[in-house]
Amino acid sequence: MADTVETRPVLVAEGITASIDDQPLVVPTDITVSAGECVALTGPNGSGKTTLLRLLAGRLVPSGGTVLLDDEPVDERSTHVRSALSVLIGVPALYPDLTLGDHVQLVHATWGSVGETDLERFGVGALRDRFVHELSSGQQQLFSLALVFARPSRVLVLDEPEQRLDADRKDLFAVAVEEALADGRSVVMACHDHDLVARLARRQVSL
Ligand SMILES: Nc1ncnc2c1ncn2[C@@H]1O[C@H](COP(=O)(O)OP(=O)(O)OP(=O)(O)O)[C@@H](O)[C@H]1O
Repeated sequence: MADTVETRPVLVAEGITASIDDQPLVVPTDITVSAGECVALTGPNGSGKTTLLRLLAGRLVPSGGTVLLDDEPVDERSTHVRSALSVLIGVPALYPDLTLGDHVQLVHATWGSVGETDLERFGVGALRDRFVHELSSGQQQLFSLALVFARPSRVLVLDEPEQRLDADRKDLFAVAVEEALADGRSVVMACHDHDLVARLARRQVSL
């Protein structure tokens, strides 16, 4: 049977491993992320979730196995990969001395369009004229998420998106994911919040 849009695999990893100095960082893992679905990576601290996300985003070259985006090997230097994947891993790439509005303009200049409603969706629309260094850590996380969602992309790769968010702000995030999935985008995320995983993830990869 032909894949429907809903079930079409977008990002597929088979047997991927990573190692440093011959020390394995993750066990061999298979992951398939299809259009319109959320896959959650779960597991204790140090189990390899961030490492797997970095492999999926092409930021780390696997020591074994393959990662394919639309049947092509993932490499973050590829234009195809960079335009398809919107990635939030590690410290948010924000400029402390630029305003939120400046960042939106940068996204627009880089990607040609920007989802203007995403700042409102994440509750930071009224902060447009503030500098990043004036935001709380939770507000910085919300703004980083807003930019990741606002950028045109098909797959969102998110490492602990729930970090530093209160319960109401986690709900804003969950609604944004649900709307992204309904639009046919995909989400792969490492997450320590069991309620969010139960609400959003069609599949879970436990490490
Ligand atoms: N650059 C690195 N150099 C050496 N070891 C690393 C490096 N990055 C990660 N590791 C190791 O790889 C393992 C997996 O780390 P990773 O950050 O992927 O875990 P995680 O599941 O995301 O953890 P957490 O839930 O705490 O964020 C850990 O043992 C960690 O110490």
